[in-house]
Amino acid sequence: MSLGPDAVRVVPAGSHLPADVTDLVAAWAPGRRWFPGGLTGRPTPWLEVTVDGSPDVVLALLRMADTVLQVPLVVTPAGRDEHAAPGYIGTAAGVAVHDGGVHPAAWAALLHAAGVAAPDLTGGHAIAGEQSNTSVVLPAVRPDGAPHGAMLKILRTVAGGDHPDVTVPQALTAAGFAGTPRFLGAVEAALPGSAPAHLAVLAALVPDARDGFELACEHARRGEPMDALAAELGTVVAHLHAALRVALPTTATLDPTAFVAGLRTRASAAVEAAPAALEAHAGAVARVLDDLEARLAAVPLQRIHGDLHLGQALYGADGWQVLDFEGEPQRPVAERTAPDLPLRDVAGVLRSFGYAAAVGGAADPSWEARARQAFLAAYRAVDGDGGDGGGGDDGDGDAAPSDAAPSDAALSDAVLRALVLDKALYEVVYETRQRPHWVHIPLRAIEELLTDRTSR
Ligand SMILES: Nc1ncnc2c1ncn2[C@@H]1O[C@H](COP(=O)(O)OP(=O)(O)O)[C@@H](O)[C@H]1O
Ligand SMILES: O=P(O)(O)O[C@H]1O[C@H](CO)[C@@H](O[C@H]2O[C@H](CO)[C@@H](O)[C@H](O)[C@H]2O)[C@H](O)[C@H]1O
Repeated sequence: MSLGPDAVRVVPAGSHLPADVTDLVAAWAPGRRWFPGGLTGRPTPWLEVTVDGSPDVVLALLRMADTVLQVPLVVTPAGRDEHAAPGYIGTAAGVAVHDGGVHPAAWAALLHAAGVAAPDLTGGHAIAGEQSNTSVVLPAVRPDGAPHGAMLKILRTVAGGDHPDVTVPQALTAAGFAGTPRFLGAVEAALPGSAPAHLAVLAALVPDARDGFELACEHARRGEPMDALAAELGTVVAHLHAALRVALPTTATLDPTAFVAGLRTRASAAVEAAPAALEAHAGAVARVLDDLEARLAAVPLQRIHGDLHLGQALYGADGWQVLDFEGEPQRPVAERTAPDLPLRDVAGVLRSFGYAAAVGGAADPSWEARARQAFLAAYRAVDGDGGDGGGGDDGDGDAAPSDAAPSDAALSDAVLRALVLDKALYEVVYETRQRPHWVHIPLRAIEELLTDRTSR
């Protein structure tokens, strides 16, 4: 559905934006929520993307180390009440510069490039909050298959080649999977020296949906069990994994040595990135991984979500919908899209119940374990062993129902425990960079997991 290269034009930095404007933007960008954690300093201008028919809009591509950031801008002559327009960044070189993420002119340009001509932007608004990208709710944009409106996601980190947040929903929609918002289109730009890059993706809006993490926190706060909803989510995640096996088939098989080596590399990188929090645990983490390597067998791999947690699931009138197939934003794209163990997604959701218990302040210490068990039991009920040795415990040491043979269950316990640990290590780094006041949440999980492990 994306328009051809005729509509989207890519030119070198400086072609449209004077240096004073890019300086202004480069100084402003690092303070934004979507600015990748761990990057310091100012980005440098690289390319400018324009869309035919939208002369005021420039999608600036800025470089920072190996990362390319997309910053949509709306640029108009200064002195026309610029403060009244949304997202005013500042004035330089005689032009007023606005943040295109919150500006209808930039939305219209991206929609046009995604194949939606003359969109009705009534009620459009960007979602505020903890997002890595910028998502815009467009209730009056209703292409076929989107009876309640559309969601435009402006991808902030851009790279040549397929973006999983485009290709995965596109393949799932084509395969008829109903557990993710319907894919409607995408925006692509030809970058020099690489394959075309995706800049934005358009999907059907899920109406009146609750964010899964908020819903879980609310349950935890009120002391209401999350078990039934957790079980429904377990079923949807199992169906998602089944749909991914069909929509994006792969013949890849797990190489135990390489897999554990990958976990070791990630663990070392995490310790290096957050030494104050993690150095004390490095030895125990290494022992968990040694133990895993000794037991791991070659099993089939498949495409997975890659960064699944409760905030990636919406609960609406039609039940759970899974979103955001970008993978962990801090991993290279090639790694994020590589076939993997579906238990990695399971581990992500299990960790998320821990976050919800902590953030919601669950008074009942069993709230989290019950939700985890309900999720896992429902997942297994659909998926059997999910191609990864299935049953066993829920990754925190307390037993959960198993439908696998004992040897498979023991292997699955070890895999799930290692993946929960891997996720929690990632989270410590993520929180250290983005939300230091929450670093205690994954850290506590690591401590519990390692204590449980070493006390056996
Ligand atoms: N199709 C959709 N319908 C309704 N809300 C959505 C839809 N897609 C995303 N959202 C909302 O936008 C938020 C951010 O979307 P997400 O894809 O997770 O972006 P990010 O990668 O920036 O975290 C989600 O948590 C959800 O609340
Ligand atoms: O949603 P994103 O793709 O931006 O994912 C990143 O941010 C998430 C936070 O918004 C982060 O998730 C962590 O915090 C959640 C609560 O806010 C919790 O439910 C998750 O379990 C926890 O991992 C995610 O790790 C990060 O990649």
